[in-house]
Amino acid sequence: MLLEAKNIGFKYGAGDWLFRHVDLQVEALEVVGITGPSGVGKTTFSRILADYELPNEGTVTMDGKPIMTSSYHPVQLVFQHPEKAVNPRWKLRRTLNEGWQPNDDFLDKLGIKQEWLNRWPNELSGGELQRFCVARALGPKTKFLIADEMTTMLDAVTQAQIWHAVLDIAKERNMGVLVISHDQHLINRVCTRVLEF
Ligand SMILES: Nc1ncnc2c1ncn2[C@@H]1O[C@H](COP(=O)(O)OP(=O)(O)OP(=O)(O)O)[C@@H](O)[C@H]1O
Repeated sequence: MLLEAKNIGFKYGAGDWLFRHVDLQVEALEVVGITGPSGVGKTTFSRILADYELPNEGTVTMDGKPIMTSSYHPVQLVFQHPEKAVNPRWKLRRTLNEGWQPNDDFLDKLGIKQEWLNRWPNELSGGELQRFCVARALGPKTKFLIADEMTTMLDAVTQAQIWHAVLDIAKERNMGVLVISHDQHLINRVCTRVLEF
């Protein structure tokens, strides 16, 4: 499985180019970092890969073909702020089961307690809520996960737990992972190579 972005260029509205001529190839089982100064467009680029935005130039393909966007998207994103990524009016069970139905072993692996499923998002800590966003993004049809500052707001122990589980699951499932982060230590630890934006 190969995710390929070729010659990507993007601008918001009629503004200047945010970036142009960006190329990236990620294969199954690769863990690739994306780094660069604040505001250069790393998050925007990840949104293009996951089809939240259309590029003004260039193409995104999987195994050489355009990605079908009508069903579950094989490129899934997890953001820094889980509270912005869930519906505050849905209990966590509903949010979790939006895309797929993980079993108890899977939830255990990510440190999700059964009792949390019956709570509202505002009744969980940021780290607890982020585990749900990660679980939701790791459905069986996910081929590539983009972690955009996924654990930035978490303490070191929780960061390590979540990354350990995600990398384990990615390996089991033959997934590729993109890691957007300003944390050079994390990038060095988990990534095999880096795209400097
Ligand atoms: N919807 C939008 N409309 C207009 N400009 C936007 C929009 N979203 C983001 N931008 C601008 O695009 C630029 C790139 O933002 P983006 O979040 O992609 O950068 P980034 O490299 O991920 O930054 P950071 O490292 O700080 O997260 C920023 O200057 C931002 O203000």
